[in-house]
Amino acid sequence: MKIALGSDHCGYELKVSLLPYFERMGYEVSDFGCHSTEPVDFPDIAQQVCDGVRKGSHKRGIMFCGTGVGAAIAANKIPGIRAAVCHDVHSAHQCVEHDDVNIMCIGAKIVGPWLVEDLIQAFISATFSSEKPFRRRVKKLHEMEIQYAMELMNKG
Ligand SMILES: O=P(O)(O)OC[C@H]1O[C@@H](O)[C@H](O)[C@@H]1O
Repeated sequence: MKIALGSDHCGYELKVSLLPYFERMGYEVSDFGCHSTEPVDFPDIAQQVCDGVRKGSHKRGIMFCGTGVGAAIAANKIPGIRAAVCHDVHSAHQCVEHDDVNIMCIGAKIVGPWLVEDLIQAFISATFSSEKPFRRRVKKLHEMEIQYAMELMNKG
């Protein structure tokens, strides 16, 4: 599974500190930036990470910002993306199993170096459930994207 990584300046150091972990675990990652602690805007990075996932070159993405919140808000603006802030292991796997989350967002100022590896492991190992209610709900999320986009178009 190929993983798209991204961070803003607040998440940069945690992201980089995890590169040996990804290598040790045999996970193939692409880092879509940022590449230093110089301030950047998380929406710009979110677009790059999410494009990798949306276009299918990467199965899932992981984003790091200060709280994870900004990254999640930005990612959830992008059709086909379901992003969640995960700071506990249960949410990190259940968000995939139930909600087919494809971008996990982590607050680098919130979690420590041990927990973050467990979060990533839980997120990457999880698979979307084949049970009908979960599929139906995710389909409804997709329909919502279309419905609101159509409304905007019709206004224009
Ligand atoms: O470095 P500053 O701009 O203070 O804070 C940026 C962080 O604040 C939140 O929007 C995000 O979590 C982002 O990482």
